[in-house]
Amino acid sequence: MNGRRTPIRVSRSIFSEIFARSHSVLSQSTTREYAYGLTEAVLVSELGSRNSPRSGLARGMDAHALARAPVPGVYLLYDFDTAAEESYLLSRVDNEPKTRWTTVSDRRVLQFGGRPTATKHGMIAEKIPEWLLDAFYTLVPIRPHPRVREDLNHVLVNAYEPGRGIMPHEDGPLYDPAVAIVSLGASATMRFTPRRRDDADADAADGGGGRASDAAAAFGVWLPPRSLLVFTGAAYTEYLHGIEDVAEDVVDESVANRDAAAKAVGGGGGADGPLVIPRERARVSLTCRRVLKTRKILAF
Ligand SMILES: O=C(O)CCC(=O)C(=O)O
Ligand SMILES: [Fe+2]
Repeated sequence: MNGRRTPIRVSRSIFSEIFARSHSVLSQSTTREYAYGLTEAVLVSELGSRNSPRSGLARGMDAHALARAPVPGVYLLYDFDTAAEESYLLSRVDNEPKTRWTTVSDRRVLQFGGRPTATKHGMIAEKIPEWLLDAFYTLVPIRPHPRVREDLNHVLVNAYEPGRGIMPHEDGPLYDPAVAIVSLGASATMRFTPRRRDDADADAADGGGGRASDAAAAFGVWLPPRSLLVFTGAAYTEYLHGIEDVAEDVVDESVANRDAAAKAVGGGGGADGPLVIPRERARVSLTCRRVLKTRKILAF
């Protein structure tokens, strides 16, 4: 479009794929598909622009590490998606058949890739739809962790109305200990709280005291729309993560990217004052992971 594109090296050419698909989609006649085609055409023009944050991803994740988090391995990429991609993904999610959604404690959930299971045969792997693979493959060049790459095989979509969140939890051993979460719609603050050793697999050898993880501090990460959060290492294994059931987030000093949040929303409350950020619309997140144990079933 404008000769300013900076090529991004990916193991599969998302450009040619998106191009091919948008052309074929554009040639179809239904209005909805046509709208998608247009959005995809916009994506094609935006994906490679020099200002795209993705052009910086190849430099590695270090630049995106949240230095103020008390543990390493927490990364946040602002404007990972463009506004066009965001609305494209939201409309795709929105158009998934009602019957595919489930409701879990007031949030709506959609799974792609299969249903992770602890049974010995593992998850029956299901095809991830093409429209989502595009979002997926944009993660490939990042390689924030050796395991967040082509072999991502699961996406959990969570849709939260304003005021809704997710209880503190750990993602657990069914997945590789690295997760990439794309946020769409409203912002929210994710809170990381140290897992108490005696919460899970309590080990008498611990003696009930001197637990390393208890020494670690809780922290938060403010997740603006279109951002990508990656966490791995101790943040995955030693912390619970959750989002409070609140209609507005109080972003205080415990939030590792408070300064960026203040900048993004116009500074409210001064440098050190409380920053209150309302969740003005629904938030949809795409949680991308790799389920460790999978099997295929033959389809005829
Ligand atoms: O919505 C989010 O950002 C978090 C989702 C999450 O932690 C999960 O589904 O395990
Ligand atoms: Fe989670």
